[in-house]
Amino acid sequence: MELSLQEMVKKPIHEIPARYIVDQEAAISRSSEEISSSAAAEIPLLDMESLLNEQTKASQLEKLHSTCTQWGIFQLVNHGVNTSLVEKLKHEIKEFYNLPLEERLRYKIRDGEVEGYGQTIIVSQDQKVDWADRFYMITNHIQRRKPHLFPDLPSSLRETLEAYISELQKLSKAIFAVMAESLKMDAREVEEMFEDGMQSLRMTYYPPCPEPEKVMGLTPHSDATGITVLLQVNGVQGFQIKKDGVWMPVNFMPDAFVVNVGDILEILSNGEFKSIEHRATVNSERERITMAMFFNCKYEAEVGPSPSLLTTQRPIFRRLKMEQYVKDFFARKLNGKSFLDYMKI
Ligand SMILES: O=C(O)CCC(=O)C(=O)O
Ligand SMILES: [Fe+2]
Repeated sequence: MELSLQEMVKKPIHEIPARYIVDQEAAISRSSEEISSSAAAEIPLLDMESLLNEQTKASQLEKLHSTCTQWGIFQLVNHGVNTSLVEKLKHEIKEFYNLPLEERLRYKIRDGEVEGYGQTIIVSQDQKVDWADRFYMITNHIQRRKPHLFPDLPSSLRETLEAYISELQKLSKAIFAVMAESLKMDAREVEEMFEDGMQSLRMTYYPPCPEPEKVMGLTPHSDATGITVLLQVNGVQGFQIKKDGVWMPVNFMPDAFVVNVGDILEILSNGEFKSIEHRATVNSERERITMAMFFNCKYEAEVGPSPSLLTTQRPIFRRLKMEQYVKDFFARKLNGKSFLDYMKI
């Protein structure tokens, strides 16, 4: 397989290699009639300042709760993260993909590992490969950073990422807290679970494709996370969500973060919150670059329905140590929300 799809598309492509061509079912769901006719999904908009303000809190918590139960995704404004930091980060990520291939390949995924730079990890022979190069790495705890990945990034990218990570840690903590409040969960429970939890990020480069309808940028999946904060780096759209069985494109507002509810939160809320199934499509004109930051619980924590909710409810999900949950997740191929079914009792 190519070391980098970004490099492959620099030469004319006469025929898309078969391993990138999605199967019939996925192709049908790419066709226009299966995609919502409304131009783009208006995903709910939440305002972090109003969520924290005593005057507006009650109504905003209600909105957050209904958003997380009915959508599992929202855009967040007034999130407190400095715009110039976000702009700097976008610039640094674009610069990373302008590096010569051999520089990027220093971070190549090593055999048997899931972290690093490269294409979809193959777990079965007939598996389809997404039209993308991705770079996944664990960022927290700091001791879990692989020495040849984060610590070895070009210094301007690394420093900017470090600043962004620290801002997003504060933000994610605040988001988890208001989510717990809206669920009427014991606040200490989420705090203990997610404080200084396992965090990782994925930068993805989707090259243009001469026949974009035939391929998938990123296979449909829900994130295995607590929450994911998604950033569109070069302003190119392509993100879609599955809402009420129909795929809908999502337009990102400039300056807003897109926040996804992940599987851990669906499990923790005992099914009240819903993780959102999503995918990425590509186009024939321009590359698309994104960065997702994943916020999870601690490795030592257990993933399972919240004890404070189980006083009145029966658990619908099993409990699993986070360490095991992560192992099981990476042992399977991405496939819609199937990992959650695996966690169901
Ligand atoms: O690139 C995107 O638009 C989506 C990325 C994503 O869903 C992921 O990395 O899990
Ligand atoms: Fe995702």
